[in-house]
Amino acid sequence: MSFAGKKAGNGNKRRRNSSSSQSTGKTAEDTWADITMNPPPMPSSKSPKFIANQAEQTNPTDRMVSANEPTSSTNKKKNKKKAKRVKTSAETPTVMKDRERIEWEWEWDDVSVPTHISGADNELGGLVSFQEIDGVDCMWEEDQATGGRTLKFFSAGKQSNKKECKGVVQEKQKNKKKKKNNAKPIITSTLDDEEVDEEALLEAVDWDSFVAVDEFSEEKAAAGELVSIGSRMREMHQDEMGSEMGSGSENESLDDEEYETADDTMEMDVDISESKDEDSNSDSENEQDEDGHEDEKLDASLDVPDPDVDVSAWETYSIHPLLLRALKHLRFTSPTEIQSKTLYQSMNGRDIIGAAETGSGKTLAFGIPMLQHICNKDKDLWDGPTGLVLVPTRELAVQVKNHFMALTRFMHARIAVIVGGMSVAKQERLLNSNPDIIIATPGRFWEMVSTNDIYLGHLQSVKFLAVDEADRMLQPGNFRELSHIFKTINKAPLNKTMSRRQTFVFSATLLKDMQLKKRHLSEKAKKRMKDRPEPGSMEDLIGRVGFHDKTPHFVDITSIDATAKTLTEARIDCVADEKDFYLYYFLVRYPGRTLVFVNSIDMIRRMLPIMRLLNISVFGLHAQMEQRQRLKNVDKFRDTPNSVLVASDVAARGLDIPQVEYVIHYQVPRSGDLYVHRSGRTARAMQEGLAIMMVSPEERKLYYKMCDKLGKEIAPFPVDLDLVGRLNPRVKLAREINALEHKLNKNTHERNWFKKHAEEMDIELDSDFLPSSDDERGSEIKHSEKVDKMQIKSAKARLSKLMAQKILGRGISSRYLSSGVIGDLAERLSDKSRFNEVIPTLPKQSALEAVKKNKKSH
Ligand SMILES: Nc1ncnc2c1ncn2[C@@H]1O[C@H](COP(=O)(O)OP(=O)(O)OP(=O)(O)O)[C@@H](O)[C@H]1O
Repeated sequence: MSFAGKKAGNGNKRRRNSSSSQSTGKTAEDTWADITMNPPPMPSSKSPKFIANQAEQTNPTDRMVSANEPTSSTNKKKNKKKAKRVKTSAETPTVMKDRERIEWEWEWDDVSVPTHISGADNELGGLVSFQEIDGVDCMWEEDQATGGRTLKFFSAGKQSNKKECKGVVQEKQKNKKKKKNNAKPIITSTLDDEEVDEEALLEAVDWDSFVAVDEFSEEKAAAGELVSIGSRMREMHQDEMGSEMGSGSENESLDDEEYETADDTMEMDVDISESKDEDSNSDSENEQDEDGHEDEKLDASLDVPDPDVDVSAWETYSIHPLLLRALKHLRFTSPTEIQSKTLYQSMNGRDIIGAAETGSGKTLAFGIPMLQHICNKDKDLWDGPTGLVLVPTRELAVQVKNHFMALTRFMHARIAVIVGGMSVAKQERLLNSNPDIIIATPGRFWEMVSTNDIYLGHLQSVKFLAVDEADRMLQPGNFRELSHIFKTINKAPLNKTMSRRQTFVFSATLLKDMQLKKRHLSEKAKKRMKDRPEPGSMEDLIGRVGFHDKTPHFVDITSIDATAKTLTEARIDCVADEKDFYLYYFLVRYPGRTLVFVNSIDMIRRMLPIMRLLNISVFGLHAQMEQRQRLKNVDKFRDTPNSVLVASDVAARGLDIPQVEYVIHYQVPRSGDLYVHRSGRTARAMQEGLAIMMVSPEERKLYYKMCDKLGKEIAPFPVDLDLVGRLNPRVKLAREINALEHKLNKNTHERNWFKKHAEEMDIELDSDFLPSSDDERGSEIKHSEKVDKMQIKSAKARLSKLMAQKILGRGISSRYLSSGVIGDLAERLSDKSRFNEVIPTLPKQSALEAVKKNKKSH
């Protein structure tokens, strides 16, 4: 049987079964790829195409653009991982059998794809994706005959599969023309394991060309829009090599999982709690000695906490040694204020209502008592989930899970995350796997629990209930389900082993809200409120949650303005249309991990392409994004130094990203609470941070109202207007390009829309709607599009020229490096560690320093 690929669009569509198209040899006109295989006879319904598709459907995350594949040693591990996943996924026995047949029974012949054949280069993404089939490998080789490069597929027969190919398959999508003419294989392959020099291999890989697979598109590649994830992959690969040399297979699965986060963060974020638990479960089971002393054994596989880290400050709370050890490992030397003010009481069974500013460590304040209970209980006895944590958003659920996971490093606890937007079947599996802690959003959790008596039973045996970000739970989308959950949980006859359930309610603005509300009420209303709280209010929530303590331990450590003490605030006054200029100035002058908040999704869509044109590593986050993409973007933002996340208020609350240096309110937030929560994404965990608000004349009213509510005015941020002016042309040009591209895309989109719907309705459209290239209007449109494209091209050329120029102060020229006002200009131009990369006349400085310096000088 043979496959003959024709020139076609998308990689996956490209595969053709040769029963309909015969391979005709390597002629440039009609065939660019010819792959021959000699499978044993099988019925037509089990054609390779059928099986490949089945496999893809079973596990869509396995799809890879193989041009970006790392080394085949990584492939080997990926394949192992794949195989592992295949077993756990709901794959039918037939498909598994077919997969095995592909891997083991078929004899794969090598094939060549000379890249000089027109179109072959473009199409290789699809071809290379044959690597999706386990055991099939491919690599580039110099083609003496054609002078181009050849893609070689390696046979994956039973014998050769044992000697996995160690060649590196990787392809740089940029510079296509260059590649076509004189491209060379990056690394030649060998089938002999011993001959492979792993280190040389690592050196030779052009990591910067690796891009996140699901973001890959030809258009993006051509426009240089693909964001490299190379540095991250390099690190992973280095780790992987290190672990291979070290402890070997034990670390393998971990590396694989980490490797996967580059492509598949969301799956990881939610699945890992399951899989890691399973792993750790089986690990700890294996490692337990007869007396059940697992901790000594854990030492062997997990890194030992630094002995110099002193965690004696935690000892007063009688924290279990395994948790103490995790705290030591995390280098949390002492409790934060909210932790120290609640832990003594919570460890002694008290209910807690706590309010502390964002980033103050509330999660551990309720997490430690829950995990302490798990440490102390009989491990063989599962009598329902120990803890239920209710959170308002999916992102927060994943984040709380991460905090819990970090703390369970040296113990065994199963943590299930139950949130909307994920597969119900998967979440059912998690609920069925006897979780110790459930972290859930009220909507999805209630949906699952209310229709299943077993889960209802589990709910009623929960021993710890925590409501995090309680103020946000008051929103209509959450409150109803939350009330149902409270009602059900409180119906329960309490578990025999527990005298009573413990409840925690935490928020950043909880008490402030209550106080403010009370302040604005009349005396009569206040009295009425005392007897019967306003439906859907915080008092209502607290009333329904079902505390067992008559007077829960009440802690409010929020400052008057509710922002962290380590937060510095500033504002920039400018007209709305100039905000882009000031933002770009800020990002260039003070590079750092920056979270930019805007008030609408449209604004995010407008800003992202402009910032990308200006070479800023920028990601977006908003509610209309798929959940998977949202988590992925947060992950990329977290991992890319000096990157920017442009977000709507979906990210304002609860999102814990370490080392966010700056928060910029591009538009004045609609409420004081939102300002507090947005700003709380920086200055977390006692670190310093800066929040800057951009205020246009139209927003001044809102700004003053907000200041009034927060009881403070915000000082101006020092801006160098001369530099703003010098950077403006870049921003203007980027906006111009963006507008042209938008227009072009819009027209094409509209035409395609009409065309698609006309075809669906089987009607012929008037040429006004769908002009053809034959008529006058059609050719006019074509012409105008051509002009637009040329304009875009020319503007892009001008922009890249501008971007290449350094911004120097007035009267300074880089032509005469040693004769200007700045004597060491040459040194400054080359020393990126001390001087600003774009404005080399200025030293590197943090915006926080600039504000402090400005304050001192006034
Ligand atoms: N004792 C501690 N020492 C140092 N860091 C800590 C400590 N406790 C928590 N942290 C870290 O502080 C950060 C903020 O913690 P957490 O997310 O629990 O804050 P939060 O009060 O819940 O914030 P938000 O209201 O924004 O959700 C986390 O990165 C966490 O790991």
